[in-house]
Amino acid sequence: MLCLKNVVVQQDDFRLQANFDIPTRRRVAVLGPSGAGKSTLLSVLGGYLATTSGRVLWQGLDITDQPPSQRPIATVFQDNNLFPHMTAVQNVGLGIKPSLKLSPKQTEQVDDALRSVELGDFGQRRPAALSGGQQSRVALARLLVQQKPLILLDEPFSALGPSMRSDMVDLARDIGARAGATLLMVSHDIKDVEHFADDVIWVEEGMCQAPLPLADFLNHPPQGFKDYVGD
Ligand SMILES: Nc1ncnc2c1ncn2[C@@H]1O[C@H](COP(=O)(O)OP(=O)(O)OP(=O)(O)O)[C@@H](O)[C@H]1O
Repeated sequence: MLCLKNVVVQQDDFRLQANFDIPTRRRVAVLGPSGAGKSTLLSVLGGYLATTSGRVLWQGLDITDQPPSQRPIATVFQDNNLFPHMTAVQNVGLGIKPSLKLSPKQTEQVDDALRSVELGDFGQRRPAALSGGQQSRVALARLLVQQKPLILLDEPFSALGPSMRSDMVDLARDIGARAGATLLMVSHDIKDVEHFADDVIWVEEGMCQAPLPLADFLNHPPQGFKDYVGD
């Protein structure tokens, strides 16, 4: 269970508030208008942004003050956070060891992960020599080797076309399922959300609502969502 207990983040005149739990292994879409606070929420969970007050707990353990690398959390951002000067193999290997001094078993793990995202023959390429979809696959292969129980996806596929994006959302779902992970994904695309999510967290003007089952959310959407989708 991921618990946000009275979390407040103040950034200049923007204030984010969140107070809810997410059960283990759920797939949760984070939805809301531009500037609502979705990325801020994920940054706090990932440990990239400090809380002003409140606590974040994972499986009962208080992680509020843990740095990102010590959290049980892996994050993929919009730009896939790939290092341009490193090959696909190296970018994935970083998920195991930042020093890249991998044992033969760990090297095998990296190769397996690349093969499982259908990039077995692309390991020696740098990101610039990969398509947008292939770059996303490298980022997903890194998620696989990281083996973290909580995965944060902040619009990771927004640069891709609809069909490729849908494939990547499927792949992220598979990877999460294989790892038994809890997934949170920020998306602006309601089709992707319908495809992906068990639950929806609606964020508006810094207020994060507790997660609602997708069907409940769509049957009784908040007014802000109706305005957002132009209903
Ligand atoms: N470093 C910062 N200092 C002050 N305010 C910030 C900072 N970063 C973001 N904000 C403000 O916080 C608010 C929430 O931003 P955030 O990026 O979380 O929104 P979002 O819902 O992810 O938006 P989008 O869908 O456009 O990506 C915005 O009003 C933004 O201007």
